[in-house]
Amino acid sequence: MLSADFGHLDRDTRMIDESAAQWIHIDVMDGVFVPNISFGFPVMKPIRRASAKFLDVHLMIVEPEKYLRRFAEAGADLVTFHYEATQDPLGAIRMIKECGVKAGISVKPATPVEVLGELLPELDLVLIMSVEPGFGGQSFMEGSWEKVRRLRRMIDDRGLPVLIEIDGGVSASNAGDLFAAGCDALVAGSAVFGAADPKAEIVKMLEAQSSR
Ligand SMILES: O=C(CO)[C@H](O)[C@H](O)COP(=O)(O)O
Ligand SMILES: [Fe+2]
Repeated sequence: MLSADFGHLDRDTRMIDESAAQWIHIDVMDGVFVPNISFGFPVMKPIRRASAKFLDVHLMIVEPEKYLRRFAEAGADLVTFHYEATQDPLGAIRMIKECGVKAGISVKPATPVEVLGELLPELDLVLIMSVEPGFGGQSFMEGSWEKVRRLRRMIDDRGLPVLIEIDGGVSASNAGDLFAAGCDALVAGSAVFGAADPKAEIVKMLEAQSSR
């Protein structure tokens, strides 16, 4: 939703609600963890009202523990915080689960996926950032391919039910290869909202999944 028109948030949320997209991705930025500020709870509530879809909340904030519960109460189905933003990732994961929602952790481009080894059994999802977090519309970072493949191996070798999500610079042109590399969920902002026909763009990306 970072690429939506916030003056027409209800309209844009309904458009995604009617589309083939399964999740709605909500980027929360605090101006401290990342050099940009997006929105918080008051903006999440109308999105929750306008759609029954799975709300995937990506927190790019410091001290996520302070706010996890409020995002769950605002209607999140999955709350993802950044590994780099907390001293106690395991505590944050458990806090999210106590709220009755799914727990995800995200890693910035420079953070190796291997740091997540011991946390994997506790997680529902790992979000690999394929751009520096903070802004939509950036180019996909090529180093992300190897991270996805390594994480896929780590998860499959242990038979864990953890999903891999990728975020940043995703479009119909790389969707097929991302599914093939092991991604379960793709986040696309500018590729969808910048398309002449956003719903058709979403279908194009999902159809690429058959190549996995
Ligand atoms: O977390 C994000 C930025 O920090 C966004 O989810 C991401 O950048 C999606 O936007 P785009 O598809 O335009 O790259
Ligand atoms: Fe995001």
